[in-house]
Amino acid sequence: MSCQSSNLDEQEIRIKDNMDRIKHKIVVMSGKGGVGKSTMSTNIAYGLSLAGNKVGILDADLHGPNIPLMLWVEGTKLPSLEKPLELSENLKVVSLSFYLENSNNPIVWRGPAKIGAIKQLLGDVDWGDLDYLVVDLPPGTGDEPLTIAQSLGKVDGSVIVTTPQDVAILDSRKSVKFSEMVNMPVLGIIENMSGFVCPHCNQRIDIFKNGGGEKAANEMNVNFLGKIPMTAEMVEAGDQGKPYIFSQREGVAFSALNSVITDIINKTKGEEKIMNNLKIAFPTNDGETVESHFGHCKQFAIYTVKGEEILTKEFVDAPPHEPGLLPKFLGELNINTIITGGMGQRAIDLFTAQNIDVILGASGKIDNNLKEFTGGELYSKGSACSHDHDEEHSCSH
Ligand SMILES: Nc1ncnc2c1ncn2[C@@H]1O[C@H](COP(=O)(O)OP(=O)(O)OP(=O)(O)O)[C@@H](O)[C@H]1O
Repeated sequence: MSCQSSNLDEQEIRIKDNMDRIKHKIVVMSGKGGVGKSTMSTNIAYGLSLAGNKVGILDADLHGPNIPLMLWVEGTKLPSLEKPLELSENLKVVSLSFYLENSNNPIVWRGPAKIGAIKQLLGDVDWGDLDYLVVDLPPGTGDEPLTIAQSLGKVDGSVIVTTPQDVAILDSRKSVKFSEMVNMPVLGIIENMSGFVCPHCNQRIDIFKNGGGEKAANEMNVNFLGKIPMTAEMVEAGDQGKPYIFSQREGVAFSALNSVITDIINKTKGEEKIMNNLKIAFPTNDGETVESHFGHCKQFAIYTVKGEEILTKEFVDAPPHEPGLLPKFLGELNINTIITGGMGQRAIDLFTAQNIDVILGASGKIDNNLKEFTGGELYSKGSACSHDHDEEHSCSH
């Protein structure tokens, strides 16, 4: 398989044509390796296919393509890129390992070659019409997963797999930011390896602590898909190439996985619109009106909204004025949008670097601006101020 396409434009067109035949695309990602991302990918894909959907699973984890092992097709070699491997009437799989001479050898390609190979898979493999494509991304939030996610076109959403330790919050935050960067809604966070129930004494042991993934979901204002406990059967199922969801019929992990799959179906098929919570900040001095000089405002009124519903409202004191500090300060509070009068281009750039949208031209009562915003009627009316002033000066002219 050649890793370079002779004609990139043609390849982009082929990728688009292939991707257009797939109704829903889901990427499964994790901030770091070994948390059960591939296990979740195979179980989600299997579960979706058992629910009657036509499903493809793309193993894009170039560092350790282990989906074939988990589906009992390790060692399979495909002669050409055209067709995926059919596991059942409803489930097809493609892994880079199908095209490697020896999949036991670690892949030592450099980044661009690996990405070239994945693009070639996306452009050349004919999946046919699918209800779902589940993509197992490489771990992390670096260039490789980013380029792959961007090559997929419109993705329905990401499923972020993490473990229960506190450090999961940091990893999940990166994964949520990653999703925002590629304009992908977050379908939710799965807390995997969440406790172990001893089969002999029924005592629950929280080997990796408990609740980190759920806490992360709450902090990031994204959906929590559920906790999947550690089970010996999950390891066994993975090693035997029979996904857990296929080989088990009961148990806490089985119910939790089923609930994850139902949630994904509801969110992607539109029964439940994916509406992530949004955190919106208004600079204010009196608590009621939008302050146009946000760099020197006393407070920020911060609202968490879901659609048009206001979930929380709080006031946070602004930190002492220091150039460049406010975008970072609001970034750490996970603000999605700042609504204000006006601001300089440098400040806009600093907010954008924090993944915070800037809406300019607002004035008057905060409540009215918020209503307009959640009703989809508030757009940036201003542009960056071009005259000289400090970067966090804000004005409404
Ligand atoms: N809930 C669970 N209970 C028990 N074992 C699990 C569970 N989830 C995953 N495992 C096991 O953990 C190991 C790592 O899982 P997996 O390969 O899915 O992780 P990964 O995040 O995809 O790793 P990598 O980054 O290396 O691709 C596997 O042996 C798998 O069977």
